[in-house]
Amino acid sequence: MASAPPPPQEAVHSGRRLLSPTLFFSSSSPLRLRPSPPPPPSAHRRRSRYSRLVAASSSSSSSSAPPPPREMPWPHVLTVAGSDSGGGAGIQADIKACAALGAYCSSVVTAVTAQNTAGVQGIHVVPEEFIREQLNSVLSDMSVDVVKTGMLPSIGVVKVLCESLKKFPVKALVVDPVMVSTSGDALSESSTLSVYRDELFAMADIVTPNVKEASRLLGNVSLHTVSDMRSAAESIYKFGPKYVLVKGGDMPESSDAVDVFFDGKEFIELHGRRIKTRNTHGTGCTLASCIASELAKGAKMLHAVQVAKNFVESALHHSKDLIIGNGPQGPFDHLFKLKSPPYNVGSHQNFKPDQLFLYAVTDSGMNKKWGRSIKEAVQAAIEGGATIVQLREKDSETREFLEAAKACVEICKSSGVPLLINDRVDIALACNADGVHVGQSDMSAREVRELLGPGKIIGVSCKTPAQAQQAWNDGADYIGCGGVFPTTTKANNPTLGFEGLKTVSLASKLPVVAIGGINASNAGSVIELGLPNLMGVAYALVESQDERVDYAELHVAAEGEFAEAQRL
Ligand SMILES: Cc1ncc(COP(=O)(O)OP(=O)(O)O)c(N)n1
Ligand SMILES: Cc1ncsc1CCOP(=O)(O)O
Ligand SMILES: [Mg+2]
Repeated sequence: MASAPPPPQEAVHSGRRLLSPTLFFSSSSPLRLRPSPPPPPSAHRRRSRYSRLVAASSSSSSSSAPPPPREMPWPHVLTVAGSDSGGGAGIQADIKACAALGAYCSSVVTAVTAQNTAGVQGIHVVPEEFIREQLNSVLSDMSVDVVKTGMLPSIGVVKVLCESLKKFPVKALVVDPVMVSTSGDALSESSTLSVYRDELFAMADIVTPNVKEASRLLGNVSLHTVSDMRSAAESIYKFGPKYVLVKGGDMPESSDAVDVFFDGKEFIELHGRRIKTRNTHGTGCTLASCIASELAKGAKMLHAVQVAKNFVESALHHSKDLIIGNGPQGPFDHLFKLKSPPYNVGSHQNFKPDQLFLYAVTDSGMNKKWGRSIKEAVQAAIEGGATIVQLREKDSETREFLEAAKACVEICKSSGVPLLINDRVDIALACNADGVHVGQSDMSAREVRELLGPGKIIGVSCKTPAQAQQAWNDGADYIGCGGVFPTTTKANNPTLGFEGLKTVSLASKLPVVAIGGINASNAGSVIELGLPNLMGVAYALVESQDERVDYAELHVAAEGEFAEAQRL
């Protein structure tokens, strides 16, 4: 007997229908999985989205029921382009560019290319009907602000796109007429030229050809000078877009990168730095996606173009020495900003609780008294054995404080000692310090984390178990607890004593450093308490002129007791 046919390839998971992945791929005839939902007209979609917002706010004022969650509109770009397996151009570049500029990016894939830094090895065009299906799926459901086009491989694909755009109008259309890759490989049939010119350009807000593409669009005219670029922009404008940007990045004669922007009346030359790098693969896609992102955010066209140009220039600059692939044209890093403070996750040493062991806190009063600079005080503390430093400068002017902080960052970095800034998140950001220490009347650790990012150290002063719990909830790395003894360095600071320190340390989920009136003669007694989570002592009151001696003495006292406490 023949075995029963296999069940349909569907799975049910959490109440949602999951389609077997095998159903998704078909090289020639895409399966229609289910009919697309009838698309509501775009204007209606937009009205309903905003009317819900209005309804939400008016209902909240007239009833005592909690208001429904408010929608947060996100600038949305849909890219209609080809996939680049090498990740430098096409859809992949578009998504990264939009993300870098803060726009959401959905994608309709027109072709899958086998591509790397040497060139394009193969192209697999997605069937037109399936491109239509993707367009329907996105445009019928999501409020797309701007459509950006890249590789449109055939007349049929351009026509499908034009039909979809008529059915689902969007705020703006950015057309990057990608025809030939920089490696010289054709990405679009030459027959598409006419439909680009006659249909798509008329719907476009901006068309962004490079010099080679402009030449092709105009019947292979030769373009060598900026004046030729102006003429080309004027001719392309006649096909119907509202603006034209002819990009001169690949003009051999120009020493700087000049682009010509034309709005139908005026030519504007946009000059940029030409960055010497092999990593220029995907600059065209990126520029167009950045323009689209800015338009989606509501920018005017010239401003959007300027922002896009600046972004590409910065990205090329930051990526000029990257090595990805062995071919002549490499990709660049769209997300280079993630490597700068405050997002440089992992580029600094990660916080280790035992770094709290001997915690030096600067005191401007003391520095003035002994006629030394903050930098000298920090240097001396490190030489005396300090394992972490906090700049606590309550009466410095901002500029003066920042200069001192920058100098201290260098000293601390070369000694492998983390440098924290007391209270001033702005100073910490500006000097790229390792973190910040805040108190109960300062910005909360949660807010500081938002500003500094995940890679920085955040400490919070806590006098109660509830505050210690809150610091943990807020994502702090350690707590400071005190004053353990009476202090002269901080006015109106209640003394907690050993009992208070013990209560907080026992309750804390974070490592603790004790502070307040600690010196070489009493540090041992604090460590001796052997409290769980107590990792060290903080010390600012410098009675002698030489912090090296002070810290060294403290170090010996604390270390001896620490070893003793651990032994017990
Ligand atoms: C390690 C450490 N613990 C506590 C404090 C005190 O911080 P805060 O309560 O914000 O008071 P000020 O230092 O800002 O006067 C600290 N600085 N360091
Ligand atoms: C910031 C801070 N919080 C409690 S005491 C203090 C200052 C440092 O204390 P001391 O000078 O007593 O070591
Ligand atoms: Mg403070």
